[in-house]
Amino acid sequence: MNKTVEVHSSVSALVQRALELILSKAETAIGERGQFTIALSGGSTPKPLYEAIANQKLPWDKIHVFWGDERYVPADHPDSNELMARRAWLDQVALPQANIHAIPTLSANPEVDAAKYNQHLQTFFNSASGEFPALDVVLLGMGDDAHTASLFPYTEALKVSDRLITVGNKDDNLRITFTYPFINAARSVIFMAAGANKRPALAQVFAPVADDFAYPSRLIRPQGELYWLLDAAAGLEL
Ligand SMILES: O=C(O)C(O)[C@@H](O)[C@H](O)[C@H](O)COP(=O)(O)O
Repeated sequence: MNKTVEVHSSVSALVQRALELILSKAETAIGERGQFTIALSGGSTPKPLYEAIANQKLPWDKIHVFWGDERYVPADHPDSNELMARRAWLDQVALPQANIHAIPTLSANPEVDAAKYNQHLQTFFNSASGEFPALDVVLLGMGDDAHTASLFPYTEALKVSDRLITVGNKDDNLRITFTYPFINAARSVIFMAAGANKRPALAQVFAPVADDFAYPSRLIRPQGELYWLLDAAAGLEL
């Protein structure tokens, strides 16, 4: 793992840096492999990033978009991570619908939809069950409880390491999420975290010893590169 922690002066500087990194990873991936695969996060921090990506001129047909997690709601629900990314980015550009790999949420059974998305990913990457294919970029946020994607403290989802996708839960609210080994298979994992409310969690996530089950972002130790992009308020005491 190659870990880089950057503290930027403002949220807009953090977003600008995330944009630069993603553009550079996309260029490399398309040059080397003919396509760029990225998993998006929900939360509030990445929205201006998605808007900035929408303003770029990119070979959209070579870009495939996935989600690292999704709330178990229809795609037109205000809480949907897919809806946020579609409005801010995907609906604004000529990215083919077939390149938008949204998490299914309509079978009334999250286990069934998690298994469907798992299968969809295995088919896309031509990978066998038990293998963890590498996305080019997994974009993540971190909650002030140190959760990431929908891997929440002390939940069963943190123990799942035999598949790509599982059901997560925030209290009684079910979600669908990448498992931590699938995130860790990525070529680059980029965390964006802003705000003073993230400081106590960050201190635990960066501590040499702490409980991974209590602070799930500690489980993210990718084989490739790990970037932590923070704003000054989040990064103050690091
Ligand atoms: O669906 C979600 O909510 C997430 O993917 C989640 O893991 C998010 O990234 C963090 O909660 C940070 O959210 P903020 O960017 O709003 O701080």
